[in-house]
Amino acid sequence: MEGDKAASGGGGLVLLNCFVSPFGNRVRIALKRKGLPYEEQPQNLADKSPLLLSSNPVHAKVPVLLVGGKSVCESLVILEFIDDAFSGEGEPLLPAAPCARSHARFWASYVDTKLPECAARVWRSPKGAAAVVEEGKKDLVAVLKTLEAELGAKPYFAGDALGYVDVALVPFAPWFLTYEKFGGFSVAAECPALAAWAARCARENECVAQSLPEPEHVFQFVCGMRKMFGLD
Ligand SMILES: N[C@@H](CCC(=O)N[C@@H](CS)C(=O)NCC(=O)O)C(=O)O
Repeated sequence: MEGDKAASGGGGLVLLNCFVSPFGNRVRIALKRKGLPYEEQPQNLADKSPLLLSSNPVHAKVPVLLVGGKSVCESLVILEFIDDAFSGEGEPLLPAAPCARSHARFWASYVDTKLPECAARVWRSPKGAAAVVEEGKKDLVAVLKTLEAELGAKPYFAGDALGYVDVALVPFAPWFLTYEKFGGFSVAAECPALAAWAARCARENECVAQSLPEPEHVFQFVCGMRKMFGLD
């Protein structure tokens, strides 16, 4: 890809993002962790910009990483791109061994296929759809417990330091408050080790602490979005 030249020079990186997007915030974490300079262009997803539509014409979603003007789309693809294009800068997110790489990709894919879908039933259901919310909460707690079991006694999914699965999952942590408020449960009570892991990620990694929104801001944003969609 032509963009690799610009990428390996470290210049010309532009992130199209929305501050609450767990997917976009994965990319923030990865860029900050590598110490790469980039410009962030916040996107209004209710009124998509021509730049977003032209740089991600298939999905029209954030995040998009523009690399010397070329676009890289899909957050997990972007994380791998950053690992590949900037392999000289710091530790990679994915481990080198093929089995360990596959294992990490499996769990990141588990997060993507399971978590957002259950969570959306909790926070995005119309007021009054109590049975849908309840079922979503049950499924969401089961997903979080599965992730907690995979974490086990390790400080990070990757072992002793932040890795690919940690970066894939931790941007959902600021959403926990929103899930709790709409679902009527407590993540810390259901999954204490996972809650402690999320706090550890932010406490021990500046790249995480600097990349994630305040949980209350996410909640306010979601309340505004629900109003806009006529869900309340
Ligand atoms: N699989 C995508 C998901 C990206 C995604 O769902 N982005 C949301 C924001 S959190 C979005 O742009 N939504 C706009 C829309 O659905 O129209 C990724 O990992 O990048």
